[in-house]
Formats: sequence, structure tokens, C-alpha cells
Amino acid sequence: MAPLLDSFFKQVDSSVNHFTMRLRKAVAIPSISADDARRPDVVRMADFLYQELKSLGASVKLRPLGKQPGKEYLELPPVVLARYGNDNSKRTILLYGHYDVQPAEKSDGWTTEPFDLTIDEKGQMFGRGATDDKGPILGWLNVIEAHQKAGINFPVNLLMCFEGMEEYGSLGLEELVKEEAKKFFADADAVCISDNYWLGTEKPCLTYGLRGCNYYSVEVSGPSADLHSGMFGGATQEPMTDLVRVLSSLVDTNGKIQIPGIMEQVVAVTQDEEDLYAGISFTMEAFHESLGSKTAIFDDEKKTLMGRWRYPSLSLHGVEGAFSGPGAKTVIPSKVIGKFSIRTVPDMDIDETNKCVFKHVEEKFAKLKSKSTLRVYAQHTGKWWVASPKHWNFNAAAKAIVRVYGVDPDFTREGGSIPVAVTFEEATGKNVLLLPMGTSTDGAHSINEKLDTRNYIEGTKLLGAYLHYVAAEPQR
Ligand SMILES: C[C@H](N)C(=O)N[C@@H](Cc1c[nH]cn1)C(=O)O
Ligand SMILES: [Zn+2]
Ligand SMILES: [Zn+2]
Repeated sequence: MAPLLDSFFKQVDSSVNHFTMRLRKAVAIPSISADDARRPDVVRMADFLYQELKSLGASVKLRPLGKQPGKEYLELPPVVLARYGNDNSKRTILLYGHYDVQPAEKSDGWTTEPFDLTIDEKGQMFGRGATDDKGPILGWLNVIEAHQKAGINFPVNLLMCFEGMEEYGSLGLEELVKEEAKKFFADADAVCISDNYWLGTEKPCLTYGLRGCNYYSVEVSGPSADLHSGMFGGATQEPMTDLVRVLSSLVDTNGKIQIPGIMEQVVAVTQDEEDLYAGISFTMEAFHESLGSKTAIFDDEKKTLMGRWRYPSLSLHGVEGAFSGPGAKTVIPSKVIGKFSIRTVPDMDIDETNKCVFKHVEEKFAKLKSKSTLRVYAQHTGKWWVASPKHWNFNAAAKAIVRVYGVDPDFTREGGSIPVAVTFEEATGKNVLLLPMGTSTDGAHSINEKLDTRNYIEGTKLLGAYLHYVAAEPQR
């Protein structure tokens, strides 16, 4: 295998400009799944992947998902389903990634145009989706192309499933995965997802757990239209005042969730689990670097990792309908919608969590004795996932990391959510591995999201090497 990998790596090294151009084209498509007005761009991104995969010789289809639940005027973007290779003497790996991105506006505080890939002198490639998740998806395409150009026999068959609604709770995907588990995905021997990040900036990791995500809206409505606060302030009840009081009852400054019935569902820490944290390369300095501040809740590494991986968290995200621009607009918003989410962990149950949230919010609102109207509901929910990393899929990836980066990986869990990971595991019965490309400082979901050229290029090598080690793993 060594000479094959050497020539694959050489081909990747000589394709840096071409691979960068591929990422530039993808970043230029603002495929924001949360923004209804951007839906044509999300579809355009699916078409882009379709064309790229076709020209690499894959068989590809765009699978429609129907109307968006709750927004029946809006078609969900298609899932890109592709197959590359059909040799039943080889293993088959099912790849998942997402081609949609989080919203981004230059005015949010970006230094560069978010949809114009901009590379600085250190090789940092700034652009929305660079690391989450366009860079990693294109990494797989780069692997196929580099094999073709170097004339290397592809070591496995690939099945690909790239969705366009991940950043909005993967609407419609669960049904598709269940439906195709014994059809399009039937040949899969294992699943690989590249859609998360290293713990720091130097050491690669393999990830075997994710938190789930329940995302809530709290609507408070009062007057029929926004009002002048000079003319009406002091004489009308204000929805924003009630909303702020309800939202402030959910969590405290140190992240402690105040909703009864949430922490009670969390499994207790075992000694084995405690011991795991001791071996992980993670420092508070590195964490402060990813935060860009020293506002961490805890002073020590273990508590910080536990807070991110194995305990739930509640985050307030924003208020729709509230004044948020610069300046001093003196308005009373007539209807405001607070948005918050809870990252869930073993053994939290989605329905039980919803029940606790609704009860708490309704009780807090009732105590205000407000004449405004309350509505609280879950926008989307997704289950947590924890798997065993003792599987040939993880062994192959660990060997690939040693080959590309010269170090043994950390085995990590992750605080983010990829709702479909657990669906793939349950529906196909196959092992699921998370093999990240980017680092903790990439700023996914934030302003100035970036992917380092080093991570894109070495990451492409890693994805390719992983497939060769998969082929070489003994049958069990
Ligand atoms: C980890 C992954 N790259 C990611 O960012 N996932 C999103 C998915 C999401 C959005 N709503 C619910 N889940 C995340 O963790 O926020
Ligand atoms: Zn992602
Ligand atoms: Zn994301």
C-alpha cells in the first residue's frame, strides 16, 4: 500500500490550486438552508455537486424530498445520492456530508465577503461553509479525482449521501435513510462522516459521540402592529418584556439549566468514563484560543470537556421581531419570537425534554399575569449518538491519521449535532465514524469561518488513506 499512497499524496500535492478552485466555486453558492429566499441557491449547490460527481464518473441522482413541513409553499432541497464503483470484491463505504450552510452577512462582522473564498498569507481560506461542510465534502471528490489522475485503482466502492438541510435539523432525511437502508444503502459496510472538528489545532481526532439538538421557539404576541414607545409606552403591555423574563428563567450565567426534569435524565458519570478524559490532549489555553476570550465557565480541562460532550447545555440564540440594528429605534415590537436550543445527551428523551420545556415556559409566563399571548413549540429535534470506537472502521481511520499526520489520534465526543448519525447507525446496522478535517479555531457557524489549506490538503490525503486502510482491514 505504501507506494500507492505515496503517489496518491504526490497527486494531491500537485492539485492544490485545482482543489482550491473547486472549494472557491462551492463557497460562492450561498446555500443557506435556514433562509427561504436562498432555497434556489441551496438547489444550485446540489446541481453543482451533481455535475462534479458526474464528471468524475459517479452515477448520481438528485432525490426530491417533497415540501418543507410547516412551509408547504417551499420545496425541500434534494439529497444528492451517488455511487462510485460497483465491485463486490471490495468493501463499500457510505459517505455523508451536507452542502447547506449557516447564514452569513458581511455586516455580521466578517472581515471578508463570506461567499467569496479569501486566502490569507498563512493559507487560511475564509468563507461560509469552508470547514462546515463544503471543504470536507469536496475532500471526497478530490480523493476520487487524484486517484484517477495518478492512475491508482480505487480501493473501495463509495456510496454518497449529501443533504441540503442539515443546518436546519435535517428535515426529510430520516425518512429517506430508513427507506433506502435496504435499497440504495444496502451494500454499505460502514459509514463515514466528515463534518466536525479537531479538539485543538495540532492533533487530529476520531469522534464516536454527538449531542442531540432540540430547537425551540417562544412566541409572545400583543398589539397588532409595532408601536411608538413614546405614544404607547407605559400604557400597553410589551411582548418583549415578557419574553425576556421567560428566557432569563431558562439557564444561569454558568450554563446551569433551570428547567426542572432536564438534568434528572442525564446518566451518571462512571469511573471508566472519568479515566478517558485523562488521556486527551486538550488544554485550557487551546480552548481560550478557540473562544477568542477567557470567558470559559470552568478552569479545568476535564470539566470543560464534560460540559461540552456529556452534559446538556441550553443556548439562547436570538429574538425574531426585535429591533437589532445599530442606532436607537424607539419601537415597541408587537410580536417577538425567542429562539433557544438544548443540546441533549444520554439518556435524555426527546419527548420528555419537550414536555419539561413547555411546562416550564408556560408556568413562567403564567406567573407574569400578562395579557399577551404565548406559544411555545419545538422547531426541530434530533437525538444524541454515542457509538463504540472499537471497530475496523475506526482502526482504519486511526492508521490513516498516523500515516498522514504521524500521531495517534485522540478519541473524542463532540458537543455539536449531526442528527442523521444515529439514523444511519440504526437503519443500516453499520458502524458510524466521524473523521474531521478542520480544527477547533475554524469558526464554524461564526463570523470569519475558515479552513486552513493544510487541513484541506492533508485532510484530502487523510480521507483517501482511510479508504486504503479500510480495504486492508481484516474481515471479521
Ligand atoms: C456538527 C455539525 N457540523 C453541525 O454544525 N451541526 C449543526 C446541526 C444542527 C442544526 N440544528 C440542529 N442541529 C449543529 O450542531 O448546530
Ligand atoms: Zn456541519
Ligand atoms: Zn454546522
